Amino acid sequence: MARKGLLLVNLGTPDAPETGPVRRYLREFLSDPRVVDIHPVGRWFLLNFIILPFRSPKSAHAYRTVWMEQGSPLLVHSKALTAAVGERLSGEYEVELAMRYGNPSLPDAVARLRARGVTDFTVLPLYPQEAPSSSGSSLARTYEVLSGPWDVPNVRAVPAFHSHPAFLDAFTEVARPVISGMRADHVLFSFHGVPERHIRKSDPTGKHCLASQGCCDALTDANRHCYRAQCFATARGLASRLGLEPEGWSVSFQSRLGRTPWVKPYTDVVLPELAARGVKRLAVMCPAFVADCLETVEEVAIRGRDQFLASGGEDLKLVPSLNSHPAWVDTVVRLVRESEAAATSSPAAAAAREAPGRVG
Ligand SMILES: C=CC1=C(C)c2cc3[nH]c(cc4nc(cc5[nH]c(cc1n2)c(C)c5CCC(=O)O)C(CCC(=O)O)=C4C)c(C)c3C=C
Ligand SMILES: [Fe+2]
Ligand SMILES: [Fe+2]
Repeated sequence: MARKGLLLVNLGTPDAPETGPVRRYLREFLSDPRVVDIHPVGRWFLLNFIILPFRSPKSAHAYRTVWMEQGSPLLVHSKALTAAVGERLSGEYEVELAMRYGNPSLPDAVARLRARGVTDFTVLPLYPQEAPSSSGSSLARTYEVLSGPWDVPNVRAVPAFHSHPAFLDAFTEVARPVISGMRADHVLFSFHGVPERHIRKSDPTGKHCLASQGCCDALTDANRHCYRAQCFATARGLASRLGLEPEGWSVSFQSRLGRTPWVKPYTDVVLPELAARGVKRLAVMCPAFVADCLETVEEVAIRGRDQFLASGGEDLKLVPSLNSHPAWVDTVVRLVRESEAAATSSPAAAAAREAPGRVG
């Protein structure tokens, strides 16, 4: 009987908050052509002469402000989630965490599952919305690793869960006490940004995304796989569950890198604008992240807060991420079971079950 394995894949983080380890992590991350999609020679120059020398010490300093006793927040929370999901799926799935960049590496995690006899893999990229630079790259690398040996295993990927009711309910459960506790007068949904070029390149019609003001206002056949449209879909789902009035919430995009245009509006532009509009108590949710990390704790809860207060705001609170909240653990288990049910109920799976055993 096939043994089933579940790979939870997140982005990755440095091994230590020091310039050397951060430089190694950034080199692997930003050498990925799905992240920095320019000519390889240009990427090499940009990386070695601009990004790595200047960004590594700066980012190392930022990491030091959020580092936990047990390590980087992204890793600590992802490990806790993996342990909780592993317990819930014990006897059904062998569960491992892998990082697209850094450790635990994808090859090591796959090797550990194979050593336990796993021949049937489910991959769950831990990003609610799909982007070529996050889930796209994670899946591509997972397929590459899994297809290395001659006996290529069965692989199933859990689709993006940006509008899944269980994901939205779990984030709502985490957010509600924070929003009411601080009596927030506005909720900002701040998503990780991507270059606009990536949005255009992943538009199969070549003419929908970013072509008009309201192109992400609803998910349609034309933009179903558009990262920005999926972010807006998540924000609408959360705002409606939280009972927010239309003027009581907005969307922005953070963490941009480089000089090319990224998806707008930018979080560091929106924060002072909200303060100028009279918003005093701001709750910020970062629903592109399922674990707290540098981008939520340092960029939003520390730097974003300073910026908002300096612009006239009175309070800014980051809604914690899902981390290993029980409702999120339930959601992950549900996503895995639903993906298995969808696969095993397909006509192809039924035919495979009924086919006579292989000879030879
Ligand atoms: C949520 C999904 C993510 C997308 C999409 C994404 C795209 C993307 N990111 C960069 C550059 C950087 N991102 C960095 C950190 C980082 N990014 C994500 C997630 C997505 N990135 C996470 C979860 C993290 C946090 C990692 C952690 O250790 O806590 C960084 C490193 C930190 C820094 O120096 O600021 C960079 C750089 C690009 C260029 C990009 C799309 C093209
Ligand atoms: Fe990023
Ligand atoms: Fe789009």
